[in-house]
Amino acid sequence: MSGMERCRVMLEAARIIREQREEIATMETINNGKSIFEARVDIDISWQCLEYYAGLAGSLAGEHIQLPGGSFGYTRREPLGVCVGIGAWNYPFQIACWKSGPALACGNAMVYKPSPFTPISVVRLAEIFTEAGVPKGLFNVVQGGAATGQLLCQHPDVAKISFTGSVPTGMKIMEMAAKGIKPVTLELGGKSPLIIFSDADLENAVKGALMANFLTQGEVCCNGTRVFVERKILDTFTKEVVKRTQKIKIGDPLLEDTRMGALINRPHLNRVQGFIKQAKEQGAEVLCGGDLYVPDDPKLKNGYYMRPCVLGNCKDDMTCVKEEIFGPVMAILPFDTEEEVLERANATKFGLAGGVFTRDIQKAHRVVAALKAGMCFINNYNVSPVELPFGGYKSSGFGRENGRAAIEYYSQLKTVCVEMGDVESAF
Ligand SMILES: NC(=O)C1=CN([C@@H]2O[C@H](COP(=O)(O)OP(=O)(O)OC[C@H]3O[C@@H](n4cnc5c(N)ncnc54)[C@H](O)[C@@H]3O)[C@@H](O)[C@H]2O)C=CC1
Ligand SMILES: C[N+](C)(C)CCCC(=O)O
Repeated sequence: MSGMERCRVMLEAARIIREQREEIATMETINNGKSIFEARVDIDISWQCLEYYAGLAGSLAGEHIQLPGGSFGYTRREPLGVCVGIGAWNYPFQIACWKSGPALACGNAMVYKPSPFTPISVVRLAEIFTEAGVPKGLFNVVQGGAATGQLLCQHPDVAKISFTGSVPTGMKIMEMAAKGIKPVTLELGGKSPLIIFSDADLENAVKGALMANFLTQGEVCCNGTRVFVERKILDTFTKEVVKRTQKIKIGDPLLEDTRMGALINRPHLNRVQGFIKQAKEQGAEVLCGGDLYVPDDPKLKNGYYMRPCVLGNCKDDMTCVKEEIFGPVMAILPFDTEEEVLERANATKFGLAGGVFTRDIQKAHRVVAALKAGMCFINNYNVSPVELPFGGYKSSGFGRENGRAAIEYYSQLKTVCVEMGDVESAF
């Protein structure tokens, strides 16, 4: 198909998703356990992503380069072929759209493997693509776990792999891709810093810290889980954060007023709680939450709920400050100077995201320029406009999703050199 034809089909898919927003959001809530309130936002970001790449599909082009003597060259932006998408369980529908949007816009086919913990909603996405006019076999869903993922990565007909998941799996994917000289996009974990200066608007900074930590039960790769607070406002800020955290409504994710649902599964819940136990042993103070939450509704009593947790008295070398917990656990760390906080913020193997709250615009830009992270926020956190590229530095991966940048990762350039004169042979 031409770019314009692909654009039309993708716009139709985006329209269907918009039309079925409520049904898909409900499915996603059942799939993942996040609140319906949040699932609706995920679905909105998903159709916006398809709409955005539909727009780009029609305008993909190469360039024309004039050479001496009337000769010239041009470039063609061509698809890679069959791309494999492997997703995590925290944003099942959205991750599938972030990968299939640019993949299909560039003219590729995609075989997508969701996490076995959240197999459902991406099947709906495949049905919607078909209904919208995506040719049969162009977007495919394969269910399975690690073994299935490996087979997909090793398949000789696969041209590219885009992976969202943990760092250890990311390493394995890169090794497999290396054997086949396949390009990879890796969206891996993080332990991102959020820096709150004393001149920040306190109300916004508190809201920002909650947004940075408690969406999707804290199971978000770009979460700002190391909250550095300028010592002057440490007490006021901490008190307010704890007060608001305690008010978060936990429970049945399908209820309108729920703001935190259930974690993905029992082993993960145990793991998150293990981090909290260890944090206490290492000297951190649990300022609120961290314990299991048992809803009143008897049918939910075995659910994987926990109260969101704020940890005080944290030190940079504690496990809860160094390792990704992937649960609703915020660590608060005081700081005194800009120089000091930047050094501490960057002292991590990860580099996915970072944020700063301040009213001083020069300081804000200076700080984000010094942060070694792919996605930085000034005076907000965890918003995701699809127009902006998203991806990591360091062990958080490479390649970008969203924005124009993703086109680079789902296409290849062919250069054509055209001779307009005679061949000047060396022989
Ligand atoms: N940077 C980002 O955009 C995001 C990163 N993540 C990261 O993902 C992790 C949580 O997600 P999980 O699903 O537990 O990660 P995971 O790495 O265990 O699994 C991710 C996906 O890879 C598949 N997989 C597992 N082993 C494989 C192998 N050897 N070969 C091929 N595929 C394999 C899984 O079935 C799943 O579909 C966290 O560390 C989090 O930070 C999660 C969401 C977004
Ligand atoms: C949508 N947002 C920014 C909250 C998270 C997106 C990254 C992820 O898949 O974890």
